[in-house]
Amino acid sequence: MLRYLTAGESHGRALVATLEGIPSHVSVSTADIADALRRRRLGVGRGARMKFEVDEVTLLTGVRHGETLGSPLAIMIANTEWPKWETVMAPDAVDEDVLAAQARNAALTRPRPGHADLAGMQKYDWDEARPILERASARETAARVALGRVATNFLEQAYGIGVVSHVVEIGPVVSQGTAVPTVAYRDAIDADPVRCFDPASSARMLEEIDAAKAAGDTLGGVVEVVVTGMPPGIGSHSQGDTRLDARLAGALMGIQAIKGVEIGDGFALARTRGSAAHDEMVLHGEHIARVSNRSGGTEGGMSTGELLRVRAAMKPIATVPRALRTVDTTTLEPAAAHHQRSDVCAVPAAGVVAEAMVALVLAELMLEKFGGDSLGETSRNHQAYLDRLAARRLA
Ligand SMILES: Cc1cc2nc3c(=O)[nH]c(=O)nc-3n(C[C@H](O)[C@H](O)[C@H](O)COP(=O)(O)O)c2cc1C
Ligand SMILES: C=C(O[C@@H]1CC(C(=O)O)=C[C@@H](OP(=O)(O)O)[C@H]1O)C(=O)O
Repeated sequence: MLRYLTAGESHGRALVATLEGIPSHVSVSTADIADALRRRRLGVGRGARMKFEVDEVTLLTGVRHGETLGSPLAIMIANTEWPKWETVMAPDAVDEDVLAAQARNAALTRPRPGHADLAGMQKYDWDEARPILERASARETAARVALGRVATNFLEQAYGIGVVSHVVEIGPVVSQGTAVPTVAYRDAIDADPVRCFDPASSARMLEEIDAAKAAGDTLGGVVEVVVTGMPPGIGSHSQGDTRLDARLAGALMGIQAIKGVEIGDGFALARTRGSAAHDEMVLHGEHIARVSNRSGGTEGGMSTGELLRVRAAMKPIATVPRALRTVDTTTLEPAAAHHQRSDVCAVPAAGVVAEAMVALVLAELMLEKFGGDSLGETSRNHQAYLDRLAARRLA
């Protein structure tokens, strides 16, 4: 069983992530994790923090001489700004007069519409938003991306599965590109300023980000994750919570600010007739094949063996510089929502986070099907399954 957990506050000393259930002999290095975190910092539209944040990685446990041991991994990502926040975020009690002298510790009593501030203050009984926003912040996604890189290495090395994401919409700009990229284009996508696969659309997305920034506003968008090398039959039709599509949707909706998930042609399928919606099967040489992939690689809660395609829609950043109306929770007077530095658009980064979440779901489901405590064992089990399908001319 694969399980993981993250901990840490946005301006605390560090983020920590643990991951249990990854087999032994998977190659993973500190440089791999640092590379994944570098990718998450990419993209025009991020705020001041991404300019200096270095995401200093320490592989604390579970890896020896570049290989997983089969024991739990723990990864720490130090927050570059910790020295500035050491008092405000100190775990132990600090004298009131020392805290009062810290401008950073000013009570945040003007909750931002669209962020976790008010609901968190209500739920956890705080009279200001700091204790909530520190954990609600998408800084936490750095920890998930670190874990996602371990899962990605595992999927590639055990089964030849590749995961990549690209940006398909930013605000009202929809990519006009029709090509679906595979993992072979990962570096090319990362080299684009908004991680879009279509250069003409990318240029329009950049204009949109500039315009939103100039207007003191923020943007959301849509990312697509594409997976190559999936065998058929991953996930299950037998219970709702064992379905591949359900697991993917849950994991993607678990990313801060994601408000919609679409598998394959998703919502568009609802607007077509059945004859134009489903992927017909034909005999291709010796084997059964599909003439299209509108389903995005899942049927009946299981992978079909076709390219897996899943999209996630991100709402605009909640900290709007042209601050939105709110109510001061101390005075109950109308107020402008609090605003400090913030991203204008983080859709390119959300794509990298979405890749990580998809990789973690697939690692979990592949291990459910193929088991194995070492890379070799799970790999052999997978190959035996593929051989059986080929012998039956079913794949
Ligand atoms: C990569 C990434 C970066 C984000 N950066 C910011 C930010 O700078 N400012 C902000 O207000 N929200 C930012 N968000 C969104 C908030 O984390 C999100 O709006 C908040 O958690 C509330 O969203 P929810 O209602 O989906 O939980 C970011 C989200 C992601 C995925
Ligand atoms: C720190 C990250 O993203 C942060 C996500 C975030 C939010 O409210 O979600 C708010 C901002 O944090 P800060 O207030 O420190 O500038 C972003 O920079 C990160 O992605 O590493």
